[in-house]
Amino acid sequence: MKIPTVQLALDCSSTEEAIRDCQTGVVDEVDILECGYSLIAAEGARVVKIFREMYPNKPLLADLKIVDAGSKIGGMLLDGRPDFTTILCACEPGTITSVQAEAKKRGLNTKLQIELYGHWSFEDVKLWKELGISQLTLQHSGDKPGGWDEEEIATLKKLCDMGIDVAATGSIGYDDLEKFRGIPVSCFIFGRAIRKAADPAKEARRMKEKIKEIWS
Ligand SMILES: O=C(CO)[C@H](O)[C@H](O)COP(=O)(O)O
Repeated sequence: MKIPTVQLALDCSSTEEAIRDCQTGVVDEVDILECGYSLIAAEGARVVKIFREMYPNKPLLADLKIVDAGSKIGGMLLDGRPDFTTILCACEPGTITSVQAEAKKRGLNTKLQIELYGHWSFEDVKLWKELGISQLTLQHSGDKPGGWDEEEIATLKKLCDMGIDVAATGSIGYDDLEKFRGIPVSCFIFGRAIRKAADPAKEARRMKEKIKEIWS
């Protein structure tokens, strides 16, 4: 089984806070750096450009969960040249194709990932695959109390069986990783568990070691 990658979500309220979080040495310890939803909401799409300039060689994701106005919103995010950007499962197929067209216009290979929240169906996954989506992200919303339950774990397994990469995120910490054993998750996205640790770089290394141990 492939070893899942580790993404760090900068769910910060300001650029300054996100920069401080990155100055702990944690960026070198993770595979993908994410400009989080709250960070982009607070600072606008320009924050993606700032992090691209700070980390030109780090895989970068812009997590605005685009739901409409694919050309306009997608275009603004893509001006920051992220490697990945997210789009909400509730969007029209036309929103997906509009963002893809904006990436093509800029000569970018930015990949779109669908974020699964609320209502969607396994039938939708087939359509998304046809539209060239290669990764889904299954979220345990921060607004939902508790951690991942058995139903969410079963959904994750079923999605992975559909032959598409699936990332898992939301309220996942070091001690939760065992719950995912045996599931070919493509990526774990951590926010608070790494950012709020006393030593974020050390915690990211500990997560990676545990993931390697479980998925090797
Ligand atoms: O996408 C997100 C919120 O929209 C978060 O980045 C993601 O859920 C991780 O959060 P945490 O690990 O802090 O629960």
